[in-house]
Amino acid sequence: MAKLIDGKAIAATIREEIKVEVRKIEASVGKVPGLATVLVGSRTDSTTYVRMKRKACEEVGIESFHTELPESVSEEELLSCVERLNADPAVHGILVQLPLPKHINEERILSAISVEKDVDGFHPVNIGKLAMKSRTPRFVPCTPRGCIELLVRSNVSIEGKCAVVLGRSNIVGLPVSLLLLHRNATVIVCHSKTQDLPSVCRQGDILIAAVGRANMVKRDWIKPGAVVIDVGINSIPDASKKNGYRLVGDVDFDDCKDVCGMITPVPGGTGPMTIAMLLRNCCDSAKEAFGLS
Ligand SMILES: Nc1nc(=O)c2c([nH]1)NC[C@@H]1CN(c3ccc(C(=O)N[C@@H](CCC(=O)O)C(=O)O)cc3)C=[N+]21
Repeated sequence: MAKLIDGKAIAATIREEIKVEVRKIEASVGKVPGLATVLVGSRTDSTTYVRMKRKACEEVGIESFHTELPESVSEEELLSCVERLNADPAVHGILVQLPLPKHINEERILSAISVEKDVDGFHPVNIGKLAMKSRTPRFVPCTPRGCIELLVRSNVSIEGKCAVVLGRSNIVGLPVSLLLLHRNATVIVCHSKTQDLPSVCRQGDILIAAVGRANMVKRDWIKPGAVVIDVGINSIPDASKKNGYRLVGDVDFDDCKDVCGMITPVPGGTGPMTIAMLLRNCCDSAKEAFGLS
């Protein structure tokens, strides 16, 4: 059995570190960091994630400001909500939960968030800076940052290693590829159109799976001893569960656990790290605003 990378435990350690920092900030300026969450509509998954984020804020002493808007909200109304939060000095981070309803132009909304408050790291300026090694972005997207943090805190060296990223989304695959490249890995990005995915993935000393397809990665896709980070959060029907489903990753855990050197579980891997990195970004933003960094 591979060594388990316990994302839940690592995220808890990071939250403790942030809690201490928040107390220090409060002691020195008499104010705390603030995160604004914006939820449009009532998708159950989005509602759950936003609730988890707000609870995590509360636990570390970050103030959370929540706005709920109906599914039918117009793009203009959502834009004016973002602008109000941009102008609010108590708000240091703005998170507009994705996905947004189809009638709203997601890119237009994300571009309207102040670069200084873009704790998701989805603003085109932050993404552009991330693509250029020398231009430090104001914020690195939370899930990709969480993947790197899991590797670093598990003492996995990245430099010189072959890292294979399965998936090329704007929110995970692409930014995590850039972060790995910045840390001097040799990076292969593969996707649904890649020929012979198993043998490409098998090149990876580090494999990051972020395609969003339940249990897609099998044992013959993995280089023996590789470090596997599973970003997939897929719910599949399971009659034995009281809610009727369970969460699985993009990696078939049971099939792969003996062949890899280390692996993250789902749940309890990259999910909790995403939230911890959101708190980290929000705390860093507040420090910058308070002149403490
Ligand atoms: N603007 C925006 N920013 C996001 O960061 C964002 C988003 N939109 N839309 C949706 C995705 C998804 N996401 C997750 C966060 C935590 C867990 C997490 O903590 N999962 C737990 C399990 C949770 C459960 O039991 O349902 C785990 O993996 O252990 C999962 C998924 C953030 N997202």
